[in-house]
Amino acid sequence: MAVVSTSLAGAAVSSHLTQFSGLRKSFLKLDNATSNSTHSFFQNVDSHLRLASSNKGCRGVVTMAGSGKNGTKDSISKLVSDLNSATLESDVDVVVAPPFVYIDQVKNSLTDRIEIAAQNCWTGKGGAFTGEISVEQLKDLGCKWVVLGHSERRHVIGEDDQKAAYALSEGVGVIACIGELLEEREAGKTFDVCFQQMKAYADAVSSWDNIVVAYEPVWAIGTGKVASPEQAQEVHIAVRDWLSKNVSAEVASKTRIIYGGSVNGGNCAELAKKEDIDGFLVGGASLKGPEFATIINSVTSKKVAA
Ligand SMILES: O=C(CO)COP(=O)(O)O
Repeated sequence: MAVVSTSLAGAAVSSHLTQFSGLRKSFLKLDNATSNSTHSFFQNVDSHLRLASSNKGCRGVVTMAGSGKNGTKDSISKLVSDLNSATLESDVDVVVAPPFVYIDQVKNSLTDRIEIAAQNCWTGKGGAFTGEISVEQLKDLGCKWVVLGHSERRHVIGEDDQKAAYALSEGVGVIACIGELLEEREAGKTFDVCFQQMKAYADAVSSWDNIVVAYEPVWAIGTGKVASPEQAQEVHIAVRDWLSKNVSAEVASKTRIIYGGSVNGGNCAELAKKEDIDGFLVGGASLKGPEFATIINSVTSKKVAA
């Protein structure tokens, strides 16, 4: 799910897409049953093993509802209505992340097929803090996920990544955002920045079972400048490799890594074809009903494998 501040965060989450990408693609190959090379055979076996061991056997999409920052009761009602009437591929996990004040509205009107995320939470244990929303309150509202580390909270509000462990300990999944600023990319520091942000999560959590990593290059968020499929894939595979070296090969294989930043109905298909892009975190395009459904359905294993 993509998480956002003001509007619904409509998130379609592809869970554990890494594995999922491979998984989805492998499924197609196996289903076609036409490959006769030993190489293809073992690729398929590997993919199936990864799928079987993944935390969730599907890809995911997260939406900061209605472009999280600008949602209103009306725009969120439209998003909910569009999603309720859309035909969504069954192998794509979809999560919507509305602003706090609209969570109840969404929870009470959105189909149960889609889960709800919050765009932030209070980090402290033991309940509420004046003016903040606790993990316990999110659970009370029916939130299954929370978006943490969004670039706007990092760079505008100055937050760090320390909330993840507590949310996870309370059974709330974390959409863990990472991503570099434009000046960091131009200085050749993209990997350093992303790895540092990954390390902060890794140092704080004891399990990656309920985490989806969202790579969002800050320069691509809400700008219309989407990362090319090659640029995104380069970071996604590097992050997966980082997980393999610093956490475990199993976690690297199972963890879904979704991309966020100016994803729309026109660019989602090419991005979704990349092996390590397991889904999307979507802002603005989630307000455009049919287009958001196109984005969600673009990560199905069927299309990715086609
Ligand atoms: O992160 C995002 C929203 O918070 C992505 O937004 P856009 O899809 O509008 O770029």
